[in-house]
Amino acid sequence: MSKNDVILPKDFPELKNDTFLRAARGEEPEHVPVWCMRQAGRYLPEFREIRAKKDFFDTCRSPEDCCELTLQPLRRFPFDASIIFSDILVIPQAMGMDVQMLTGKGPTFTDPLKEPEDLQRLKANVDVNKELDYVFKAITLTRHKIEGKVPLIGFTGAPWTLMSYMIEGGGSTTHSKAKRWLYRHPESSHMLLKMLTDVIVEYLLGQVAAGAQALQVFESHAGILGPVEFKEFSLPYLRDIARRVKDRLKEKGQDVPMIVFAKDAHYALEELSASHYEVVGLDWTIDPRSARERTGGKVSLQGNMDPCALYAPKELISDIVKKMLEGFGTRGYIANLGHGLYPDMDPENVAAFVDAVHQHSKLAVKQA
Ligand SMILES: Cc1c2[nH]c(c1CCC(=O)O)Cc1[nH]c(c(CCC(=O)O)c1C)Cc1[nH]c(c(CCC(=O)O)c1C)Cc1[nH]c(c(C)c1CCC(=O)O)C2
Repeated sequence: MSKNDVILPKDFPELKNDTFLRAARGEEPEHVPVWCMRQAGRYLPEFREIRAKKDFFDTCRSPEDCCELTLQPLRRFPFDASIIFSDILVIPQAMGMDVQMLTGKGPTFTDPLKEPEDLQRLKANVDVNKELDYVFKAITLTRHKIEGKVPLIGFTGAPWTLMSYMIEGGGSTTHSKAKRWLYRHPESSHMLLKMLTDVIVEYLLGQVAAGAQALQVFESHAGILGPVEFKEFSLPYLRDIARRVKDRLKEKGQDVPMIVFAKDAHYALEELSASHYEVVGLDWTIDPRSARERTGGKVSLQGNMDPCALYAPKELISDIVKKMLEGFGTRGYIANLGHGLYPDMDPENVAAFVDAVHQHSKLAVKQA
């Protein structure tokens, strides 16, 4: 395939490993599927090599680079799913905000939202096919180049997480600027959350049309909200996104599993399991057995090994994985970390994690 060929979202290679999709739908495949959040990342020397040549968001805007970075971890590890290389902050960019990725500092907005009047600066009707076309192209190209090895997951940031970045202007420990809006400007907060929800719905539908076989919604900043604020400012939008995406896909006779990952939102597990998502992603602060009890078999679960357990010796990783599998069981379960991989992690220990999931779960499924 030459670089100038038009790559269309059709005639994709046949999927050879559907363990992830079956587990997402509540089945028990022959082994528990496993992937890692941030599996394309700086812990891989081949990732650092590509990233060293280009600015972060320029990399995100290059379908060829996104495809290569998405495929890199699959060449090393027998993951059962892949996630498209991109970032959640492409949405604020599409709405007209300038965001840079600064080395050592992380995402940085040039001109964050300060007061409700600033909402007027945002583009209200974002044409995702124009503004985020580069993500759709990356998905289509990657789905072809993955050759049906594993499914490709598309993703988005959830409204509250994106809103907090747009107001804080970058990372924050207290998120107090963004939370100030919730308490002081609740109406404008809802207006912004609604605007984001509308863009996110179109963005996710565009990703499916481009070839995404599952969708994950990252509410990374759920934990900074308490249960009352979560119920008012996060949950209704998470629900709305799943319902609208599913309804629109249904009209076309399509259906893709959706995963919600609301980090540190253990207080809302019951509500999350009744929010129209097939899969609820968990961070490591939740005990697997109690997560199963509280979600009452309504959803599949994904997670949740402490990423820092990858600093342990390989034998200990294997023991930790075995206990995690015993807690979750092997039906309707997708193994993952409780959050992303860190740049200083050893790829060999990632391999040990993946192997441990496959080996222990194969035995458990056979013995059942
Ligand atoms: C909050 C958030 C962001 N981005 C994302 C989230 C939600 C998940 C989470 O809670 O971590 C989502 C994301 N970002 C990235 C992916 C790609 C797919 C994958 O997981 O492999 C995904 C799914 C690439 C990336 N996005 C980023 C990197 C690392 C920076 C680099 O490559 O230079 C990668 C691989 C940068 C990024 N982008 C963001 C942050 C906080 C950072 C880290 C900044 C830093 O540590 O310096 C915003």
